[in-house]
Amino acid sequence: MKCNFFEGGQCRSCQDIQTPMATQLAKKMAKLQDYFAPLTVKQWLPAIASEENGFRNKAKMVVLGAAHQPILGIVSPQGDAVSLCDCPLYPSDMQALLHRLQLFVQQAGIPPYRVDKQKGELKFILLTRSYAAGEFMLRFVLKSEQAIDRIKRELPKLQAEFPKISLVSVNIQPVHMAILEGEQEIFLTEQTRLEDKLNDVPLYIRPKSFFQTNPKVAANLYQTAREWVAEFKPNHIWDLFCGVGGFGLHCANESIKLTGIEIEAEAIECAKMSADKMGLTKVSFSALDSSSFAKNDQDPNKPDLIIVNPPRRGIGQSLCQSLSEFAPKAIIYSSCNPVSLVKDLQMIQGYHITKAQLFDMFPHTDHYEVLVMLERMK
Ligand SMILES: C[S@@+](CC[C@H](N)C(=O)[O-])C[C@H]1O[C@@H](n2cnc3c(N)ncnc32)[C@H](O)[C@@H]1O
Ligand code: SF4
Repeated sequence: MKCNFFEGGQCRSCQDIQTPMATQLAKKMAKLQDYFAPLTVKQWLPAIASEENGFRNKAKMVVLGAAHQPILGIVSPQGDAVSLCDCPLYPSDMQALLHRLQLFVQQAGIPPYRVDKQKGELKFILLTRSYAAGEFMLRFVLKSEQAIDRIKRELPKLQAEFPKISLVSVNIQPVHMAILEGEQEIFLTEQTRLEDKLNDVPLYIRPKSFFQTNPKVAANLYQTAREWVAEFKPNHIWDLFCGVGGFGLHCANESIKLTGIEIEAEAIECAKMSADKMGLTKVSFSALDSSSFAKNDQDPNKPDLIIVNPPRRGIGQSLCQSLSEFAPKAIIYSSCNPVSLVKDLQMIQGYHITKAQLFDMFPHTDHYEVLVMLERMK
């Protein structure tokens, strides 16, 4: 695919962007199978491709330049401020809004934060777009509360032009560090969560909760997990590292008990809202560490199917041991890191890997998601 920023050497985030999509996918598949060399996989399913462009629902823009000429983008490898409003990974309505936000910052007169001088106010603009309705969650990451009134003053005009902005908030990040956001979130709209829908499942996104960045591929991933789970007719599912509940909510129904565990309390609130909206009653979502939950769980009725979808570090030894001891009929592991995945799979005892499938969640990079099905040995 053509990206002028890549060709001009201004943004190198997508190192494979000039490689045809089919070749990218074949390369990823070959690498993934190399990682899996020490293991036996009964069936590799065909990889799921992504759209080539316009697939990304989240923009994290560094605010650069000066108050009279703000730039939303990145610092190029050459050290220049580059506006990435036209990055082809974003849908066109998102690109248009990013351009308008550049103007917004100028009209509001908010000075971008200068890392070198430790001066200025606005650090980042974070924009998330819902897949189902094209609504936006807009967040300003500020050094202090100083510029909030200027944002409030300009907001009505922006919202009149972009009525799909349904949530606006300010995040206060006072420290001079490379972290993206701080603890304090101030909502400037009544709405405090963005509603989305993947397949037939309503999902809610809070400012700090994790949400997959390629919604079309994510919808396919959840639907696939739902189909794999259905083959086992489980009575009780655990969804560990559940985030806002995408996997578990796709797999549960009125007769299946669902337990979702996630460390981030805001994500758990979202998952509960979805379950309410779906009318699911046999669900329990809790904000806990997955490994401790599994280790300390006293319930004699263990799940007969467990889904795990950890961050890049994987699930680790303790959870692998708990899973091996519980011995559910099946385990479904969704991973964005083949290295930790293979390490974990080698630690889970008593299972065959029956199916694996690659989902191209992050085209043009060497990252991807893998869904693996483990069935208990007879
Ligand atoms: C890759 S995301 C998956 C989220 C979700 N399954 C989805 O499909 O959107 C990993 C999730 O694990 C959560 N997490 C990180 N460490 C955790 C821990 N120790 N225990 C439980 N959840 C954790 C993160 O907050 C994040 O929501
Ligand atoms: S992130 Fe956007 S601008 Fe940067 S290389 Fe990828 S497509 Fe181009």
